[in-house]
Amino acid sequence: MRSQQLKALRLQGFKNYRDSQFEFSPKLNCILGQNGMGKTNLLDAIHLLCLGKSNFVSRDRYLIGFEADFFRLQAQFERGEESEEIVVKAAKGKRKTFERNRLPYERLADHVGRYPLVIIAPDDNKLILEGSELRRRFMDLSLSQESPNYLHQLMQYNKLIKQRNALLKSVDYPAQPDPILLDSYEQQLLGPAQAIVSARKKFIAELQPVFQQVYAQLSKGQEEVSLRYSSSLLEQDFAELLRENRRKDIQFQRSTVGPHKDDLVFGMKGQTLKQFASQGQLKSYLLALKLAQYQALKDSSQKLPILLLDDIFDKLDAQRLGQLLELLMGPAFGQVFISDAHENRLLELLQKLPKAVDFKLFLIENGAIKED
Ligand SMILES: Nc1ncnc2c1ncn2[C@@H]1O[C@H](COP(=O)(O)OP(=O)(O)OP(=O)(O)O)[C@@H](O)[C@H]1O
Repeated sequence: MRSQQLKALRLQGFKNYRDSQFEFSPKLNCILGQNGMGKTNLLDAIHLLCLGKSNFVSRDRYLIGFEADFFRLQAQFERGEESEEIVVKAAKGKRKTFERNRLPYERLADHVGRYPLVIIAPDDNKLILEGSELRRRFMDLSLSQESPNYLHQLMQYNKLIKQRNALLKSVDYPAQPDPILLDSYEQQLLGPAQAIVSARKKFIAELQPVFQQVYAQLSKGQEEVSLRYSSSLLEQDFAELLRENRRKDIQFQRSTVGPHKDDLVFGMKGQTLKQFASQGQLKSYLLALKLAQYQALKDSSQKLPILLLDDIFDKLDAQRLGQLLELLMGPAFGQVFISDAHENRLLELLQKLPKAVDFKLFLIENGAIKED
C-alpha cells in the first residue's frame, strides 16, 4: 500500500483565508475553532486540491475571498519518497488552472484519482433524504477517482445529453427536431452510457459486502442492510429505450431516460431506508457507507486515501467517537483531518489515544491559525 500525504498548504484569497500556511501531520490533524471561523473552508481547500472541485460550492468564483481578486492554493504532497507541488488558481471571471510541479494539466480529469479522498460531512444525510442526483454523484465521485476513463465517459455522456436536450428545446411541439441529428446524438450516447452503467453496477456489487461488514461492526450486527443499483438500462437496451421514449422526449423537450436518471436504493431489513430508519440508524448507515467507500478506493488505488471528517462529532455519542478514532488511527487508514467546534471534547479523546499516534492541533480564528 502506497503512503501519501498532504505535507504543507498555503491558502491565499481562498474564502475567509487571506494568506495562511499549514504544515500537517502525516497521520491526524485536528482543526479546531468556533463556528464560522474557517474549519470547513480549510477542508474544502483540500477537497479541491485532490478532486478538482469544491465539496460545497458549485462555482469557483464563490471560493474567491470577498476582498480578493483571485485565490491560490499551493500544496506540497508526498508520495512515498517523492514530493510534488500542486497549485490551483482562479481569478475573477477566469477559469481555474491546475498545475503539478509547475506544469498545467490539460485536463483536470488527469489529476482526479492521484490523491484519493473521502469526505464525511454533516450534510451526508442528504444522500438518503434528497433526490437521486446526490446518489449518482456519490457513485461518480468514487468511480472517477478509480478510473480516468470513467470520468472521460461521464463527461462525454453529459455533453451529448446537453446537446440532445438543446436540440429537443430548439423547436416547439408539435414541430419535430431534425431526426438525423437526433439519431446521431443517440448513436453516440450508446457507448458512454454502457460504460457508465457497467462501471456503476460493478462498483455497487463490490461495495455492498464491505458496507455490510462495516455496518455490522458499527451497529453490533443488528440490522440487515443492502445497496441496490437501479437503472432502466439494466433491464432494457438503451437504443430501444431511446426509440420508445422519443415521442415523449420531443413533447417534454428533454431526455427522460438514461444513466442520468439512475439511482442507488438504500435498504434496511428489506425496506427502503428513507421511510422508516431512526436518526441513529441513519447515522450508522452513512458512516458505514463512507467507510466502505474509503475501503473500496483503497483497494482499487492501492493507496491510503485522505480522509476528511467535517464536524461530524456532534452526531455520535462519546463511546462511538472513541471507537471511531481508534479505528482511524490504525494502519487501515492514512492521513486524517478532523474539524470540530468543541475543543475540549476532541482534546479529551486525543488523550486516550496511544502515545505513539502522531497528531497536530490547529486552532482557527477568522481564517488564520491562532497563535497562543
Ligand atoms: N468567498 C468568501 N470570502 C470570504 N469569506 C467567506 C467566503 N465564503 C465563506 N466565507 C466565510 O467563511 C466562514 C465560514 O467558514 P466555515 O464554513 O469554514 O466555518 P467553520 O469554522 O467550519 O464553522 P462551523 O463550525 O459553523 O461549521 C463564514 O464566516 C463566511 O462568511
